[in-house]
Amino acid sequence: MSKREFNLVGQAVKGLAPTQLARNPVMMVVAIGTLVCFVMTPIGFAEGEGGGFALTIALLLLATLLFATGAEALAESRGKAQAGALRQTKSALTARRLSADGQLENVAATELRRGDRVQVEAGELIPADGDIVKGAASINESAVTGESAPVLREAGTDNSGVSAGTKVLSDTLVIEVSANPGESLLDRMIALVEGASRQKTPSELALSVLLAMLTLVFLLVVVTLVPMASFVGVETSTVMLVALLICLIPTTIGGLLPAIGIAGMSRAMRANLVAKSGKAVEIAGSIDTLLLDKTGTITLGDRRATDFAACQRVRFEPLRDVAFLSSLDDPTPEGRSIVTLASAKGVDVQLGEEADGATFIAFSAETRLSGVDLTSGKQLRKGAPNAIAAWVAAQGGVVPGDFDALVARISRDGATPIAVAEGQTLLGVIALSDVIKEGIAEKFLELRALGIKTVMITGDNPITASAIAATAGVDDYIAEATPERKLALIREEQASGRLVAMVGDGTNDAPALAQADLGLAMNSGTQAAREAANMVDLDSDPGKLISAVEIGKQLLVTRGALTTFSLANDVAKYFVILPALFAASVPALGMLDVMNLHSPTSAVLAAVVFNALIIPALIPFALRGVSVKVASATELLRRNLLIYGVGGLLLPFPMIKLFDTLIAPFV
Ligand SMILES: Nc1ncnc2c1ncn2[C@@H]1O[C@H](COP(=O)(O)OP(=O)(O)OP(=O)(O)O)[C@@H](O)[C@H]1O
Ligand SMILES: [K+]
Ligand SMILES: [Mg+2]
Repeated sequence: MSKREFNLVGQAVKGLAPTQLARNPVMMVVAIGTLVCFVMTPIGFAEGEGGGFALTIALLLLATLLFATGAEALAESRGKAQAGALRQTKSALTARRLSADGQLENVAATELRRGDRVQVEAGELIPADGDIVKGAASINESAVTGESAPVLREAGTDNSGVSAGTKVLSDTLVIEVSANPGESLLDRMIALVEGASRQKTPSELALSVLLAMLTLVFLLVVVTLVPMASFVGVETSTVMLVALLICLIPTTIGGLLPAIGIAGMSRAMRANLVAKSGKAVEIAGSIDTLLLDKTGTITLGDRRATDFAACQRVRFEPLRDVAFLSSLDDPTPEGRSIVTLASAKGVDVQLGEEADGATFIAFSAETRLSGVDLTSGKQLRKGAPNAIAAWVAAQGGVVPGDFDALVARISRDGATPIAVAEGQTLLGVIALSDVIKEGIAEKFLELRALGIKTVMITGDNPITASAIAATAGVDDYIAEATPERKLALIREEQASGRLVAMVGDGTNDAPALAQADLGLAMNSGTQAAREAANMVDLDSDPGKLISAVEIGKQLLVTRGALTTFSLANDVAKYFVILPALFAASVPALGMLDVMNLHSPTSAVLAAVVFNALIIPALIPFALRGVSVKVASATELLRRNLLIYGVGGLLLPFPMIKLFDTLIAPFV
């Protein structure tokens, strides 16, 4: 036996502890049945009858228990191996921590606490998960994602998130640590697959209750069988009744249930999806509506100023200069690209001095504008066209007649228009161009095939939104949405009974990510987004939602299929064993005894053997999962009911006949 196999057996035996079994009522009943049979063994030998039978049943039931706990142990060990591979690099990391007075001290990464700031330079490994608070750098994330193409991460943007173990390729960064040791996303994910801290998901709980109730029903069935049997003159032994009970209760699904859940979690991990709960993985399988923001999710998110379009009767230069001045202190990529374009278009660098001592008005998703108030009293603003039009009107100005046409012209190509104003005067519009991600349209097609409606919500104007929506192929879009509007939309969808997924990366996405049933944050996103979400994609690929949906569906369908199979099996066993027990004394029942089994003893033994062996036989299936090709959930359900329901009903007959034939010579 290899060390790993030895550990597995150890884990399986540990699973027999009463505290562990108490989590699983079906297996608890099997354990009690096993004890009863062991107790009956010496009694049987003393009485000279049934001792060997009691011992055989006891051992078979013990095997049943070990197969069930073994399935869970196997799933756990695979999950841990998966998570461990992701976490490996972290242990030996060191860090340079910034103290309050700006000094740097060398510490082990394990000493870092949430809120600590560390400095990392080109060539070094990032010591902890966190958010870049200063600087921008290209980073190699292959330790986490397996993908070695460098990615850009930057303070103050929706791409400020960094992970422990990834390598800084250029520049110097200051990073704020986001988790205490042992509390990182991966640590939490590992805890989720480990027995001690694993919580049942709501639907696992519901299924467990159902299985417990079925167990109770069958207990009553078996107990009432005693007087009925004695009435027709059939002798029932305790061991026989225990064996019958165990065959009837849903041991197969009861034994495989935890393994199915854990396998779902490790499949998510294999896809570089870190779930914060088992529930998140499950919910992903039932999503009805997916909300996505536009910039950075559907588009590459690299919005760059490409054009200044002045209103009639406004010259080009004042538009360029105001755009420049209002963006000098704007740290957003949009703001900086406006400064770059203005410089390329010949802005006088001396002009910057006008902004000395100015008050900067930062962009917010709420106001959708930004700007500066100069010491000269001039107020310069830029922002979403309707926000700027409203601002100009509030200053007592008039919106020029050709403004709307100008905005529409820029928007039709899918560019984002940013209007520019100085006090009462609306000067013109800046075009911010962005590129739709390659292959995103196919992803939306796939989602539609899975029965999921996609809705793009953007802060951008309706024309730009519709242009992008049409090209990307989303089902619906909502433009000029504030964070509140996003939240309200999620609540509306939820109120009408739909399960909503939200993909996002920005701090302004955080409330929506928290409200959604499935909030999928990009690992590159801000800490606020990663914290609010219940799933994080290490690859920072919004299209990953499709994988999440598939993994979730696979989990639900696998569980459904094995439940159907298990219950159908139990029903079949009932019709195999009962006639065998009664056929001799009640000739009318003989007709039902189509199986013509050797003897009641061999019939019950054959059923118990089948009942035990079906668990390991189904372990690979439970761990790998049912394949879910693109199909709606109802379609999948129908197909599975047919295969696993009918299959589950039929299989026990030939198998029990086979075991009966093999056992017959020995009883
Ligand atoms: N730095 C900025 N200064 C002024 N206005 C801006 C700035 N950045 C964006 N805007 C304007 O505010 C609008 C909303 O921007 P925001 O990034 O919040 O959109 P969003 O809701 O995140 O949607 P999406 O990311 O899908 O475009 C933009 O469409 C643009 O008109
Ligand atoms: K059973
Ligand atoms: Mg955004």
